[in-house]
Amino acid sequence: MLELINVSKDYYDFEFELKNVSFNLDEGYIMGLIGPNGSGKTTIINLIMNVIKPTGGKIKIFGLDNTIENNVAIKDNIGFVFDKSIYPEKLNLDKLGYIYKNLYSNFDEKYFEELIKQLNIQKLKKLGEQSKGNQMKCQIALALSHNAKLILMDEPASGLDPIVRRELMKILLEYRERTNAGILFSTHLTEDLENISDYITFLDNGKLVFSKSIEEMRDEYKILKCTIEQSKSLNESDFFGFEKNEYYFKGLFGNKNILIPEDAIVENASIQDIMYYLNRK
Ligand SMILES: Nc1ncnc2c1ncn2[C@@H]1O[C@H](COP(=O)(O)OP(=O)(O)OP(=O)(O)O)[C@@H](O)[C@H]1O
Repeated sequence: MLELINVSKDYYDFEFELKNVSFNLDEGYIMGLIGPNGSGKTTIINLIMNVIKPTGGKIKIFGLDNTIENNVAIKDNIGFVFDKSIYPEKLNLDKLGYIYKNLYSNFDEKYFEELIKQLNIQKLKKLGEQSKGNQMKCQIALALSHNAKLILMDEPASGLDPIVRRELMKILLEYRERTNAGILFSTHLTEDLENISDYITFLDNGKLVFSKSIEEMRDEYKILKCTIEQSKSLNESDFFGFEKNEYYFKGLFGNKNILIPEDAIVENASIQDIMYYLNRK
């Protein structure tokens, strides 16, 4: 449903280039897009949204090339949340709902009203007079209001308190259940992804580190913890990344053939562990 094939973006500012990124997202799956600050997450979402043009490669959405000619057909089926609200501040959700109703072929007024209730937002209050978190909730209600088959969200959970974040994850799961949509969202809040994502796509400095299912990721990455004494039998180059002090050693590895010291602890790596240790290579 969404295919990125060797996508590159050069801003020609010498600092950053998105290089040959390829991954797929099928309908019915949730993918978390993760990576350190400046790794290219927003660039990818902007490329898919056609806000910026790739310098190389191809993006296909619903089997169509992501070109201006196909823009209307594609956008009708995309629900989006940008990291900053793009709507005029003097509008409110009531007016935006009306605009969406006229813009999208599958606007669902009843569900839109339900989301407004569920997210506890005010329909008549101007966006500019709402808190940052509530502005984000407004974007979320709009993104999910028109039965889009692809949902793209750039940091939708930033600025939301932990209770609302949990509610958002529940809403995304319900939305997937109702519509069988594919959902791609970027986040720094990796714990949100542990429970709901099927795939993780990890970027670092414009390069794709991996795009894997959660199961593959859990199989591949493990954490080893042991005392510094026990760690003497380890070969540090077997680890993707590690940290140690005079007492303990903790590292991320993927090679199942390493000799595990007796009494060392081996556990599944969390998404945060993977990001942290791959970044310490
Ligand atoms: N219009 C632009 N012109 C030049 N460079 C840009 C432009 N937009 C983004 N960049 C650069 O591209 C790089 C990637 O930025 P991007 O916003 O895609 O990263 P990100 O992973 O979303 O970061 P964050 O987690 O901080 O939101 C950064 O170095 C940024 O400065």
